[in-house]
Amino acid sequence: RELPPYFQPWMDIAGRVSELISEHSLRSSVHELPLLETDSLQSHRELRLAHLALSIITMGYVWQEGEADLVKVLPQNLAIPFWEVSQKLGLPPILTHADGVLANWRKTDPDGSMDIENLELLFSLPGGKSVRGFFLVTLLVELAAVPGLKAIPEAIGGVYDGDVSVVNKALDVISQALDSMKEALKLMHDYVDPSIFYGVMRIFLSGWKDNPSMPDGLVYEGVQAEPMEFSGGSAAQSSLLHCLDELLGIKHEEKSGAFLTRMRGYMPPFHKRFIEHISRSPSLRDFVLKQGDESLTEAFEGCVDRLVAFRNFHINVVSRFITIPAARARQLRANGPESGKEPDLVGKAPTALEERGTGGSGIMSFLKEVRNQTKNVLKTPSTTKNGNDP
Ligand code: HEM
Repeated sequence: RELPPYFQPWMDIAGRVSELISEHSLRSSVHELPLLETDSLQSHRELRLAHLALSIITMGYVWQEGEADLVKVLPQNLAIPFWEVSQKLGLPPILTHADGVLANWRKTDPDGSMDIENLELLFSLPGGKSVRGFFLVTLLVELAAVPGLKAIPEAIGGVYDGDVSVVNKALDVISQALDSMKEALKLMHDYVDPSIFYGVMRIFLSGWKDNPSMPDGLVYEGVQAEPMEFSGGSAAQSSLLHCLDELLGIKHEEKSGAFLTRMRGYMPPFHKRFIEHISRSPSLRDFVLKQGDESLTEAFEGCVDRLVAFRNFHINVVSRFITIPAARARQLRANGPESGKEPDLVGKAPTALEERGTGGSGIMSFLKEVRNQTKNVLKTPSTTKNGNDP
């Protein structure tokens, strides 16, 4: 929650980003920041909090005026410490999922539960309650996944030992976790307003790679003279589904696979190493095929089905929060605002990302391809049930 007092200037600005943006004074506040040394930041928690605070300030600084009046340079009093802290953590100098979601929460009652009503953000961005809902609901999806993540080493251990019942049990735990993750994701509809997400918040999560409104990237002054490009924050940077894909042997098509692999560079390095470790473990899918055990095959298929169901539900969410508002925005631009009505937030949304995710992907074709590849892994075990090697 807190950094040593020396870093208070960052914390003060990060805590007031939304207010400063609405007054159009965040950029001038950043220009007045002292250039702070980062040597005294030592512990992992301090570094993560510093990265979060600096990333929130950076997103606000870049997007303060929306797509109009964009900056090309991040000033050195922000860029240099942000770069240094990022280097120490092995994270990119931009807001990542590990910042906005994983590091950005506290319990209001420290003895209370991890219930959404007992959680608050440390730092927010423009969009009020919907920002809170967006980050915290995503956190709840992560939380729901925890038993499933813990079962992954169990499953791998079972494969090593040739123990069908251990693998079976671990797969059931993972299936239950996927059900709970989907239930948690449903809360997005209760806590986030699609017009605010699309019209206000989304730009602040956007990056400067594959983004038509910042085609050259961003210069981190005092770090490097050449502009650098980084993708914006996205739950594609969460390690959860990467872990499950590797465990279940789901391989993605070349282009979507390349995007997902690139997103691993936006994870804390130990998350990335955990995924790589799973990918190097003996194949669970081959084990299931070899055993030809009906209940094991069922448990495996159950897991894949739930992963498909999660991805299907996520496609619904994306449609509600991006595709539908984007269509409305296009319509509003074509017809002009409806007479007698307030100007619509959606109509004022930035246009550059209409067809793209904040991570920079072409959204629906990407998500459907990823979902279809998940389905495909199911076909192989059910058609070769006699235990041949795939
Ligand atoms: C309003 C809520 C959400 C929206 C609008 C949304 C949107 C998107 C978009 C546009 C992508 C494409 C990649 C990119 O360019 O960033 C994506 C990918 C992804 N999102 Fe979300 N997302 C939301 C919530 C979540 C949550 C809560 C999770 C779970 C932690 C999640 C997990 C993923 C994953 C894993 C991918 C990579 C594709 C895959 O593996 O299926 N998203 N999301």
